[in-house]
Amino acid sequence: MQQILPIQVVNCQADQSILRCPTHNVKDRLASSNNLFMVLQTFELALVKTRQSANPSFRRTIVKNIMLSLFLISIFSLQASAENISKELFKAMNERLSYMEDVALFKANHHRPIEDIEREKLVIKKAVITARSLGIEATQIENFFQAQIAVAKAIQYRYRADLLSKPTTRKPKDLQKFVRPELVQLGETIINKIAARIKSEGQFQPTQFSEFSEIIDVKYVSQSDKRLLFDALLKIKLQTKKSAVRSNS
Ligand SMILES: C=C(O[C@@H]1C=C(C(=O)O)C=C[C@H]1O)C(=O)O
Repeated sequence: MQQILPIQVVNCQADQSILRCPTHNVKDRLASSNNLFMVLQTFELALVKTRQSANPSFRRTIVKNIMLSLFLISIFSLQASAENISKELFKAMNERLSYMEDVALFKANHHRPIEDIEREKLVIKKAVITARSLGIEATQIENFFQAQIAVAKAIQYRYRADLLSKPTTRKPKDLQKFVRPELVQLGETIINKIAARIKSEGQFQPTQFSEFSEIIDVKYVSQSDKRLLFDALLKIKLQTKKSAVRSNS
């Protein structure tokens, strides 16, 4: 007897007696065509043909399989979107770090020190406010932003050291007018992605380190910088009712 797996309904051709299906994997198909609409259209076609079918048990099997397949597709889509959120977050973190050579060069040209404690306090304060508004625990976000700032400074110190033997005439982007506003925007994006990921999938997982490590490709970021950032990310969690009450009072 022909066994009809739910996953095989995609791209099936139904006629009076049999269901002919290529053995596609729904996830592969979704990834390759990236077109859920097409898949749904195929289901609709199968349903129309099924309605025309005279065989009631065949009809029932098809409808059951279509329902099951739609359920599986929604699970895969959710999983895929959660994976995308993490990827977008890692890219935003990388983008933040990619500004640091410009920051260092701008500061060197203007005889300013790398570390700016007042600015750091402001960055952390903004992060904590956004995190709380999204229901994320403030202490871990603060710790995570401290890590981002530490790595940002490490890049600047390393680049500035290299400038001693390799001076440049390159003009850096303006720190006040351009880079800092961009860093504020990226900070918002980063917290929003963190909140979206934790709310849909739970806390970050140690298994995500390899993907994270591949995406963070800014020069002067060391392996221990990556570990510092990722370990801080792993600790971020949603606010508990108790801590939400405490932070509001
Ligand atoms: C990026 C800067 O350099 C350092 C890093 C900061 C950060 O990562 O947000 C903030 C202040 C500085 O200590 C800056 O001065 O804006």
